[in-house]
Amino acid sequence: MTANPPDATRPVAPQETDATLHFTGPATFGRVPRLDQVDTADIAVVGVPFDAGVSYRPGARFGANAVREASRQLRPYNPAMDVYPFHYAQVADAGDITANPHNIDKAVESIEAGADALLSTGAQLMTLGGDHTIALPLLRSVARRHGPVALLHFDAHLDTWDSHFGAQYTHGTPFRRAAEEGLLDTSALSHVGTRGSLYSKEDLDEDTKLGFGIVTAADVMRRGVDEVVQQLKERIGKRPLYISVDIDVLDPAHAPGTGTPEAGGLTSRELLEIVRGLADCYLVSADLVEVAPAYDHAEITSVAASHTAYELITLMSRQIAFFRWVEENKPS
Ligand SMILES: N=C(N)NCCCC(=O)O
Ligand SMILES: [Zn+2]
Ligand SMILES: [Zn+2]
Repeated sequence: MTANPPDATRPVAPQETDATLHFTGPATFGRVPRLDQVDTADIAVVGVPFDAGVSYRPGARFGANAVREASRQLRPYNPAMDVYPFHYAQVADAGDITANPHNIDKAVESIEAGADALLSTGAQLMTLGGDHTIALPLLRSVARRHGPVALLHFDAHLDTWDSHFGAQYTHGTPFRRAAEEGLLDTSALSHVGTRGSLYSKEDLDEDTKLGFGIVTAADVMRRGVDEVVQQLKERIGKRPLYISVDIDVLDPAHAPGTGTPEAGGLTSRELLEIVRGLADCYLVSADLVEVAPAYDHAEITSVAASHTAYELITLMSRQIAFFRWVEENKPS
């Protein structure tokens, strides 16, 4: 049962001994150290407990902590990828970014500032929402660092609507705003898992005009994971990539704990396998949003979310280790 790679003390990673109990003590994501317990982090897991942007059921403000709780059992070795994600790179839990629950404009400003502060240390972000509104300030911050990014958006919904009740910043509008603000590389934008009813046929036309391609949930079922991964990889190429996962991309059977559920979604196995398939893409940061634990049962949703975040961290960690290896093996 004890299994640490030989250099387990660097970086600081959860130690696994016969005396390790995964279910005790305060929860950090995957039991990684807090950011204030390490010098710097390569990957910062950060919560954004904000849900004032939702159009239907509230409750995603409790998502980040539910995902942390459900991530306790994550073990050091990821056999699907042959990677020790918490050992190849320093992963740390940066706690939460406080966002005003009464003023969305102020919340968006502070999320952007919070993301800037973490990115300026050189860390990449694995952000746990929160509702999907938070993707806009996160993308602003990431684009400031990397320029316009390729976007892979897993979601039942388009989230490219113009407004809701006249409001510009909502969980249904982040990618419209991001496109308008020039934060996205319009040659590499994909939604995956799209399904369900729309307000009108024009929703799709407007989405296409912004540059998005769509792989529907039914496409994933009909064409299969490998073909979908191949298509996504061709579209993304070597561009800096941001992945945004709305947990409602999963079927409500796999993720009941969310605010705007739609029937006919992906299985958690399909989502995990698509993410794993993107191993050679240049992932710069990611978010996972819309976990609303009040509607969850037996941690179904938060376990699926924590395991998805583990795969996203695995991609970043693997790539950080590769860049480090290249640096260390440069001919002098
Ligand atoms: N769950 C997210 N992010 N968006 C859902 C928006 C659906 C709607 O406002 O009709
Ligand atoms: Zn959604
Ligand atoms: Zn969404």
